[in-house]
Amino acid sequence: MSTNRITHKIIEQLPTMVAYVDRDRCFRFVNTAYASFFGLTPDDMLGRSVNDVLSDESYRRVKESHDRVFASGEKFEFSEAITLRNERKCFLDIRYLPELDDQKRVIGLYALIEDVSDYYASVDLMRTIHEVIHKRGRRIDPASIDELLRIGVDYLGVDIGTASSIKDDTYTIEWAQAAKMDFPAGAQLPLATTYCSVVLKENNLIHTNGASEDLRFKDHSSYQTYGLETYIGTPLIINDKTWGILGFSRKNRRAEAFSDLEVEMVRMMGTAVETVVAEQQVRSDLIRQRDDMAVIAYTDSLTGLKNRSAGMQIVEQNLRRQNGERGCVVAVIDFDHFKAVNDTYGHDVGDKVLIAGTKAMSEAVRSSDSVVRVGGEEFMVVLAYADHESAAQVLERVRLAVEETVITLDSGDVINPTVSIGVSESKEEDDVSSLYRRADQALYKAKRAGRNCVVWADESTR
Ligand SMILES: Nc1nc2c(ncn2[C@@H]2O[C@H](COP(=O)(O)OP(=O)(O)OP(=O)(O)O)[C@@H](O)[C@H]2O)c(=O)[nH]1
Repeated sequence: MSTNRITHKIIEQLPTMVAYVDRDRCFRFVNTAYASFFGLTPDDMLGRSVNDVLSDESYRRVKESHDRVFASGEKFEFSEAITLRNERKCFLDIRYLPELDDQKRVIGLYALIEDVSDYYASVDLMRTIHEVIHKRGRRIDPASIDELLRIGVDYLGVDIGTASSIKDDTYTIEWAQAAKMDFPAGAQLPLATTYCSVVLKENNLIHTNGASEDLRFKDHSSYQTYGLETYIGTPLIINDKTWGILGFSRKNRRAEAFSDLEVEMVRMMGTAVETVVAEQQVRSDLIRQRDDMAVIAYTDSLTGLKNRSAGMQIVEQNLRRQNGERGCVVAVIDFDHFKAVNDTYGHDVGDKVLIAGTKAMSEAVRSSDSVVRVGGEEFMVVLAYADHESAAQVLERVRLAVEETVITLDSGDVINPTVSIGVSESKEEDDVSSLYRRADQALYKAKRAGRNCVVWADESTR
């Protein structure tokens, strides 16, 4: 056997793709690995142009590299994202070795090619996982889960990627990337009708590339309904509890079972989703706590009304908004002879009267008005942008509502509370204390006038 034939025989058996291309960019030799990559036989390829197997754009870039080797006579290595004629995309490590004639002219080149698409897809996926997990400090963006699912769908060669939560028997798709089928985020399904129930049963990552022959899946209602042949899913655990499932699926069978690398990648994607969801939970807990504390800070615990600080802020806001003829009206309200209620029936009964009386007040005002507990048995109603007439009507309703409140004690005794109300209407030059002071003076007049009445601070505004 000649050395040449031995060399060709070895090259023929190599897993590396090898081709020899002449100056016209036509194939003069290809090994089986090369031809199969394009879904052809070596004989099919001989004499054909490189342009026949690559997209025009990829051929243009590859040809530039060819030209470089033909012009320099030097070997050249590079990595390139290539699109084939059939639109398949891949990432190739390419090495060109020039073939020289006796005059040292380049008459052709050997191309040694490795398909490193899987390697680069893994690197890409790991980079995204890393970015999602380590975005701590900066705000973790829930949209990064969409990005993760999109890359996962591409990487695994599936149709659908979902991150779903499980609450009781309901399965909610929180994030979804679906190339072909419609499983939108927000959709809810009974848990038992999804493959997730199988993951939960196993309490571990599970996968199949042929559900119709897999005992765990073939009789499952999800298979009967959706007929998904390919599935890989892993539980998402947050604070030691199963929060949901990260799953990828595809209608058709996948030619090959999921590899160990793919399985580990899905586990890592699961960790990334867990990180984002846990971060979101911490954030929303903090927001809720902050809101709860704000409510506590501005609420009176006995009556549930806004407290003095909240009330004064409301008056201040209303004064700032004052415009034209419309003003802010403040009514200071005090229960009549309240000391006597306490002294006769005790403090607890006094509290009951305050609660019932203020409930009546709250029901008598409009939704734009605020009832505030200023302190003790003194209250305030702030009427925003009220004209005199409508404010007077509201305050009369408040007075009457308290008067009509009946508190019947266990002893059979009945208490009918009343209130006195002093009112002031804001003027251009008013601040919170001047406005409040006038209302308080009017309240004093109301008490002197016999109680259970409404007195306006400035008679001329009537
Ligand atoms: N039960 C109860 N009593 C309170 C509360 N805050 C203040 N008081 C009582 O309210 C009463 C207020 O009485 P005074 O200000 O003397 O006036 P009054 O008896 O209401 O008489 P006039 O205001 O003149 O009609 C006092 O006995 C306070 O102890 C409270 O939260 N609960």
